[in-house]
Amino acid sequence: MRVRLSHVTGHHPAAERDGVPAVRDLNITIEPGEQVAVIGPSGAGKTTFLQVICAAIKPSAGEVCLDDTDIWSLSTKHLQEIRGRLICAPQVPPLPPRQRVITSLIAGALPAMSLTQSLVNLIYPLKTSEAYQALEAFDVQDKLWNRVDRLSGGERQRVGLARILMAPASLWLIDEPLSALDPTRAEQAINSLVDRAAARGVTLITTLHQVDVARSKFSRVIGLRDGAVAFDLPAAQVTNGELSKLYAQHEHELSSLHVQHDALSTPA
Ligand SMILES: Nc1ncnc2c1ncn2[C@@H]1O[C@H](COP(=O)(O)OP(=O)(O)OP(=O)(O)O)[C@@H](O)[C@H]1O
Repeated sequence: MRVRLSHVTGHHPAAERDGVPAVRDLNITIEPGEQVAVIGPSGAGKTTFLQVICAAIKPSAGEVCLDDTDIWSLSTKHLQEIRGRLICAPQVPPLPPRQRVITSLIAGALPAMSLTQSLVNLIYPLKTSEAYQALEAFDVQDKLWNRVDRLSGGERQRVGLARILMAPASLWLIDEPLSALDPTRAEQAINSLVDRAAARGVTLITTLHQVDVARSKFSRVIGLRDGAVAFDLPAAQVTNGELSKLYAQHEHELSSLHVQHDALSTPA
């Protein structure tokens, strides 16, 4: 799916509409199949950026186009249709606590099922092997039949990522997918996401705090600061100088990431 933002300004839903916008005057085009990491200090507007793209937040100004359609010009029905073609995965996946992992995963696939399949699925879970394979990509397949509220935070995050693989979407918007994972799990998780997105031709946009992961695993990196684009560059051109400027006065966030993720490859 192609994403185009033109002069987009937006506020957090809980913020005053006449207050400081969370994102401002964004002009960004992301082509189908591109893999983009969005980085920046805490409060830079990364989550809001994803929410504007997935139509969870209506911008106060500007235009959001998905596959060249201005989404806010659509009828409610057509807006729902386009929402069904993307997945927006929050940092903490909203998995109902008493539900089994298998059920949560299959819920991710419902948009691709007929009504009959959905009803049959209530009694006899379909797509069990697909769900197992999705969990396997994040090494959490042994939890297939577990209840969600009996998982650790990291396991829950990995189940949330596996759920993305079940969805029939052509745009993945993923908010901080590695926040609860140790470096080894983080590397496995990001490899699974980028490899599968590439294999399916899915557009992948991920917010990250791990700048070394952004530079080593993604082809393009967007730096946000104070709601605006500080840089939008091929990953190979994101220098330490660019990162220093982006994280000025927030250096503790940058340095702690290097320490936390020094097991991941860091380009020169
Ligand atoms: N619950 C809230 N109520 C009001 N305003 C908020 C709220 N959450 C965020 N904002 C505003 O939106 C801005 C952008 O927040 P956003 O969550 O998009 O940043 P972020 O870059 O994702 O931060 P983080 O890395 O800490 O998750 C914040 O600086 C703040 O001004």
